[in-house]
Amino acid sequence: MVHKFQQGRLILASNSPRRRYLLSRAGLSFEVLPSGVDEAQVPYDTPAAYTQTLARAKALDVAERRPDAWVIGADTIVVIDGQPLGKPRGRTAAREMLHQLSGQTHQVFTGYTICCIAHNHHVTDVVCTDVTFKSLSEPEIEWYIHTDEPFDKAGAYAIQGLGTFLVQRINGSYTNVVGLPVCEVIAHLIEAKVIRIAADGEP
Ligand SMILES: Cc1cn([C@H]2C[C@H](O)[C@@H](COP(=O)(O)OP(=O)(O)OP(=O)(O)O)O2)c(=O)[nH]c1=O
Repeated sequence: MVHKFQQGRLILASNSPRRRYLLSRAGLSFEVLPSGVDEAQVPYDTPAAYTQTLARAKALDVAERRPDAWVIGADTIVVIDGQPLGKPRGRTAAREMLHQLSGQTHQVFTGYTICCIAHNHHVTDVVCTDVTFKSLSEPEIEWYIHTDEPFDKAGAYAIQGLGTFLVQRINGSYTNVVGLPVCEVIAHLIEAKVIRIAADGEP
């Protein structure tokens, strides 16, 4: 019999229900402690640098309060033609974003940090996924906006929700688009020995 052991106390430094769902689907037990980081205070430079800076800030903010724990922080943005799209502030912004994304390929960047102050451990990385939207009609865009789903999502859509109909193709990690690249995060937790997978009798 093979078992999965979780050896470290894990905290998800996030308000996002999507990140919570992804981590619990991966079979991890963890606490949720959102960071107090104000995203508006961080200047935008490149998508990779920006998402990693925010992921690091979110994780460290929580790690300083809980130095014994392994903390995961993340940040997701959508980028089209080099322009970043965050969360839409209203219907007009959501409409503009969906028009921009219609019929095009864009990139979703998620920066993530895993750190533990007591173990003097810190890793930050970023994963990028290409997402191609179908060409959207006006009624499709209006219908989607009226579902209210776009409003707390980067790029004004949720691939995991009703917005699944918008997406023709993806190239890369699906969970990265939803908000946390689970394959990479789990691989790192195994490497750092926070998670161990072992058979009966193995030390
Ligand atoms: C593109 C896309 C984004 N999103 C979400 C993931 C993130 O929750 C959100 C991007 O905002 P973020 O600022 O990355 O995260 P957050 O504010 O929701 O949570 P926290 O900072 O506390 O960790 O967009 C989807 O749910 N589905 C998608 O298809």
